[in-house]
Amino acid sequence: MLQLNHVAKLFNPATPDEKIALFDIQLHLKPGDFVTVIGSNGAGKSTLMNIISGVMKPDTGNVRIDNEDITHLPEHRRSRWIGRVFQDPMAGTAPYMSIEENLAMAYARGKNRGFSLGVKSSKRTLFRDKISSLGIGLEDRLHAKVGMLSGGERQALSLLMATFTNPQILLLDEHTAALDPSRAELITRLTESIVREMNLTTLMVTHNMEQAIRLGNRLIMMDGGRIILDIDEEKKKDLTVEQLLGEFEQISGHKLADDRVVLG
Ligand SMILES: Nc1ncnc2c1ncn2[C@@H]1O[C@H](COP(=O)(O)OP(=O)(O)OP(=O)(O)O)[C@@H](O)[C@H]1O
Repeated sequence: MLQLNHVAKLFNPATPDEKIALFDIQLHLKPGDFVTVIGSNGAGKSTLMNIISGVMKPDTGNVRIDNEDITHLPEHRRSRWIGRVFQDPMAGTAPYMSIEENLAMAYARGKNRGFSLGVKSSKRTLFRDKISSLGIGLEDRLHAKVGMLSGGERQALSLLMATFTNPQILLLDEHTAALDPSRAELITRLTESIVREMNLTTLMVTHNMEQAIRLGNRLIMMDGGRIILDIDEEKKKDLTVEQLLGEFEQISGHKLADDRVVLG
């Protein structure tokens, strides 16, 4: 479904600041795969997400969706297939616009028609239904400015907006990391139900080891621009955080150097 073939990315080539961000990455996801991604600082996780979403192009290799080569397709043209939620609750939404206007913007994304801030009543009903499905009462605040919402509410809205136009792929970039534990748990639950209901092929970067084991059907571990371990559902279900960190150390030859790591 999603394929990365021999993808490599080097920053600042042939300078003292040269950094290998990705080294010959081979990653194939089946439809409906939910893959958690862990790794050390600077392992290449964000670069991987940026290359899939089209924020940057690889130096070599290609990215394919359903066998179509999208390597050179700009980010905005991929948005009909790919939704993304970032760590920063401010990143996915427009703070000075209302919830309803933000939803109208997400609705227009991926469509060729222009976007209008005016919301017709048929759309309003659709938006209200969608936002009710989050179960956190935002449907009664459709005219509230998004900047007034809490971080958790904004992430819930970002999640809804990222999946509004039925993308096939969902990229989650540490999307619960900036939230307090109870809000993070709420967003995790919403994520699981949206991914399941929409059968989204999902890649989720996380620093929470327990979450990386518990969620999804596959776990990949990155270090120094490489995927050093790829764990399937069968193996993942009995894995402990200790074993996971042990595996990392054994393969990479060093401890997981992640300054934001949460064990569980
Ligand atoms: N725009 C850039 N210019 C130069 N170097 C970069 C750039 N983006 C990333 N890098 C370097 O590429 C490597 C991979 O970075 P990346 O941000 O993908 O890692 P990461 O796994 O997301 O790290 P972290 O968990 O610390 O956020 C790092 O060495 C980083 O310093």
